[in-house]
Amino acid sequence: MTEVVEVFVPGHVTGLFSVHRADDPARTGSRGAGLTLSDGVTVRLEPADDRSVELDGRATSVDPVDHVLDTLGVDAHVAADSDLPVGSGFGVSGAMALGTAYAANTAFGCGRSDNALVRVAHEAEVSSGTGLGDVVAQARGGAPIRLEPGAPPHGRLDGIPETDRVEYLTFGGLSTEEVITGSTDVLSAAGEKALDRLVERPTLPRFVDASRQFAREADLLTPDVERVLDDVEGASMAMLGETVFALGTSLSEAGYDVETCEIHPAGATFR
Ligand SMILES: Nc1ncnc2c1ncn2[C@@H]1O[C@H](COP(=O)(O)OP(=O)(O)O)[C@@H](O)[C@H]1O
Ligand SMILES: CC(C)(COP(=O)(O)O)[C@@H](O)C(=O)O
Repeated sequence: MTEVVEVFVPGHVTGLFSVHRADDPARTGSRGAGLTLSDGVTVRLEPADDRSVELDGRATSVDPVDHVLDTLGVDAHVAADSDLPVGSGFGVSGAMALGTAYAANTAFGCGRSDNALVRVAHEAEVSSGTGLGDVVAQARGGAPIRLEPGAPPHGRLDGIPETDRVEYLTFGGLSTEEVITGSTDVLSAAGEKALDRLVERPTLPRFVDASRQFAREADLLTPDVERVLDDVEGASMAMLGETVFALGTSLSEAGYDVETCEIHPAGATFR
């Protein structure tokens, strides 16, 4: 049991969402849509007597990771390397939870299935208040549409069958927990409306358009984000962070200093 297991999990930006709560964390989640990213998180896990978690070489603590290890009943050293900043709407916590679930299952021979591991990681995110829909999206890849909330066997996914280059720009973090545990009626009404528009025509241009409308109606824009959205027609906000994303080259063409990646073609994978 000294095997080191490495898993890559794509980042995920949500463009629009609504919140759906239930007593069971596996049935709790969001409906909505987003993009998985070729920039993501590589999780390296090694069985250990004492549990420790590292992010980009620094000791830290990530609740959903602890939750996953507790559920599987194991202790390990988890070292994550992230292309993306944590807390800025890229689903880094979900990626760490899902990567830990896959890697621990292999390293400890837990014998769980894909769906079971997605469920463990989803429940960990929901219980920690760090996410509602990132994990199921990150397990799928592409441009996931979350039609029904929750983990397998409850949630239901579809997707936008297209790919593109993605540009993004981060000004800082937003507390996911504060937003999703606060009053979400206005946000969810806007999210349901935006999802209906996307499902009617599931294309990337419609996704960006519906996301922009959602971000404004849900009242989530910060001044920095709003300034860029006013300036660049094809840009929207990554939920939930002070982050702007766009497809193609619209941000860089407008003169912004951006990071670049692609829509990721697949879900979490062993390295
Ligand atoms: N350096 C860090 N900065 C911000 N959050 C961190 C850091 N290290 C660990 N964390 C933990 O990571 C989680 C971030 O969750 P969240 O805000 O949902 O981020 P993301 O949008 O990247 O998924 C929280 O549980 C937080 O306690
Ligand atoms: C938007 C959010 C609720 C949080 O995303 P993040 O801040 O990246 O953890 C996401 O999990 C979703 O359900 O769409």
